[in-house]
Formats: sequence, structure tokens, C-alpha cells
Amino acid sequence: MSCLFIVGTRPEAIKLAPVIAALDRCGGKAQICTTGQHRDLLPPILQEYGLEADHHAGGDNDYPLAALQTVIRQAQPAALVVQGDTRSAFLGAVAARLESVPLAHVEAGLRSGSALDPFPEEIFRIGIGRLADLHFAPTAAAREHLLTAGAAVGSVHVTGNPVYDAALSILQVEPRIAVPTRSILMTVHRAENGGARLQQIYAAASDLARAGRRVIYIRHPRITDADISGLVGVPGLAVLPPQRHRDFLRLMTAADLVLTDSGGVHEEAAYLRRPSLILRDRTERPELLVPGFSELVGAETARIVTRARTLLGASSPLAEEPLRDGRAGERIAAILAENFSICR
Ligand SMILES: CC(=O)N[C@@H]1[C@@H](OP(=O)(O)OP(=O)(O)OC[C@H]2O[C@@H](n3ccc(=O)[nH]c3=O)[C@H](O)[C@@H]2O)O[C@H](CO)[C@@H](O)[C@@H]1O
Repeated sequence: MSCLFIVGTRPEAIKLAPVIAALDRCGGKAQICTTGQHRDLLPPILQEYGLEADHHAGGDNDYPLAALQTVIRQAQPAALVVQGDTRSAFLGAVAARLESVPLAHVEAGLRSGSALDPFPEEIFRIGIGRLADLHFAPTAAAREHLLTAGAAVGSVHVTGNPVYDAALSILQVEPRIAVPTRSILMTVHRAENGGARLQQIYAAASDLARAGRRVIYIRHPRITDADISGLVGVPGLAVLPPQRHRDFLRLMTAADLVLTDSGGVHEEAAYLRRPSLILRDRTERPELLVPGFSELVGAETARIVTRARTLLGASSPLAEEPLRDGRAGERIAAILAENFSICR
């Protein structure tokens, strides 16, 4: 018997790679199904983690529900595994239910407190939470959210988040990038940070660069040339294409501050003990916020610049977290194996 993993985006690949590797170590079979969601970002990350797709549900269709159902019928898995809050994960969850295949959710139970922010991710998370049979919650708080929403006690397992396993393993691999010091590393791509908000964030980055900080902005495919036209020629500000995970984490390790609206990057900044400003109005990861070290700042230029100056180079007050031990993938794989007789 096998588990079928839906992997539509870069972060799903990063966070599921440790689970797939752990299943592999116990002799279990994992099948991987990609979708067309991150057409450009996904292949290099799969390659970096030594993963190969067994199935593809997508083509030109952005909403590949029927294609996912066809893949499930071909693959005949004992269970389907989705991760996080992407469109691929949500459609995978719906397809599993329509095909009467048990559904497991990795990174279950995160909640921002508003069904529409982050949009559309919170809708997808809540929806998957209603559909899943097994929930792998990264924290005790996530478990509580699931129980409050009516999940059965025995269906929720607090496992930690495999994002930390991935960081631990990929940082063992030799980087291929020159890493500047005294820098600010920035990523922005959430749907809610478009238009005027994006330009406010860019204005803050430009101010910090002009004041003598080296700002490294890693561009996401969602960002257009027109979006970044105002950043061209700003002294001290470099716009780089998406990086391999090992290189991106090296840039983060050397940075004095991380500016981001990405949930995964927020988690990694906490893990690597780098101060961070979260360019959002809400987060589903409140446990990572610490005044003076990791703060929610929204998208207003003056506030970002002021808080950045305060947090630059701050040292970490975070305690060691028992579940950030690089073994979340193992814990999840063991529960999958036990429930679905996957491992020999
Ligand atoms: C609302 C929200 O926050 N939802 C999240 C969303 O993911 P995200 O917003 O965290 O996604 P991104 O920012 O695209 O990826 C981040 C990963 O990419 C790596 N990276 C980055 C730049 C680069 O040049 N090279 C890299 O390797 C980086 O280190 C990190 O690991 O969906 C996930 C899946 O369901 C969820 O888990 C997660 O809650």
C-alpha cells in the first residue's frame, strides 16, 4: 500500500520532503502527484530534495479537480496526504473525499482568526480541516483550534512542523551563493500585498537601502516587472530571482533582519534565530511573535522603517522548542504507517 502526496507548490515540496523521506526509510511507498500551481518554482525544489513526480494533475487547467480524481483512481493509495493551505491541497482534499480515500493533513489547525485573511489560504485551511481524517498539528495551539472546530480527539496528533526538518537537512548541503553580511532579506508575495500596499513595502525597503543597509529582495513569480520598476537603480538594493532552498537559508542565516509576508519564511527566521518583521495584518503563527524580535507590522512605509531600525541585529530571546528537533517527518510517517499499514 502507498500514500499519495499532493505537491503543488514550492513550500509543499519543502515541508513534505521530510515526511516522504521518513516513509521511504521505513520501507513505505510514497507516490507524488504534482499540479500546475507552481509551474516554475516547483521543479527545482523537487530536484533539490531528490523527489520525482509519479503523477501530474494539471495541464492548462488551474482547478484540476477531475484530474486529481483520475490520479487517485490510478494510484489507488491507502491514504492521500495534503499539506498546508494551498489551492492544490484543498482540491486534493476534496478529490480524496469524492473518491472515498482517507485524508491526512500536514500543518493542520493553523488559524488567523479571520476566514478571509490570509486570502484565500485561510478558507483552504478551514475547508481541509473539515474534510481530513487525520490531522498533523504543528503545535498544541493548532490542536486546540481543531478540537474547537469539532475534530475527534484521536484524529489530531501534535507532531511539530517538518519545515524545521527540511531546514536542518538542507543546511548540511554546501551552498553555491556568496552571502553578504549586514543585510536585510526580503520576500513579498501574498495576494493581499498587491497594489498600494506592495509599493508602500517597496518604499520602506528603498529607504532602508538608501540609509546604508544592503537589502536583498528575492522576487516571486507573482511579482511583475511593472511592480518592481520603482526599485530599479536604488543603491544597495538587489532584486534576485528565486533561490535554491539551501542558498535562500544561507542568505537568511547571514541577514540582520528578515522582512516577509510568507508563513514558511517566518517559521525559518524563528528557527534560525533571525529577527523578522511580518508584512501582514494577521498571522496564523502568533507563537512566533515576540516584541522586539519578531513583529507583525502590516504594510505601511513609516512603521516598517521605524521597526526595522529597532530590530536590526536584535538577538533572539526564543527558547529551544522541543518539537523543532528535525523529527516531525518521522513522527508523521510513523502515524501514517500505523494507520494505513504502509511500512513493511
Ligand atoms: C498564509 C501562508 O503563509 N501560507 C504558507 C504558504 O507558503 P509560504 O507563503 O510560506 O510560501 P513561499 O514563501 O512561496 O515559500 C516559502 C518556502 O520557500 C523557501 N524559499 C523561498 C524563497 C526562495 O528563493 N527559495 C526558497 O527555497 C523558503 O525558505 C520557505 O521554505 O503555503 C504553504 C504550503 O501549504 C503553507 O505551509 C504556509 O502556511
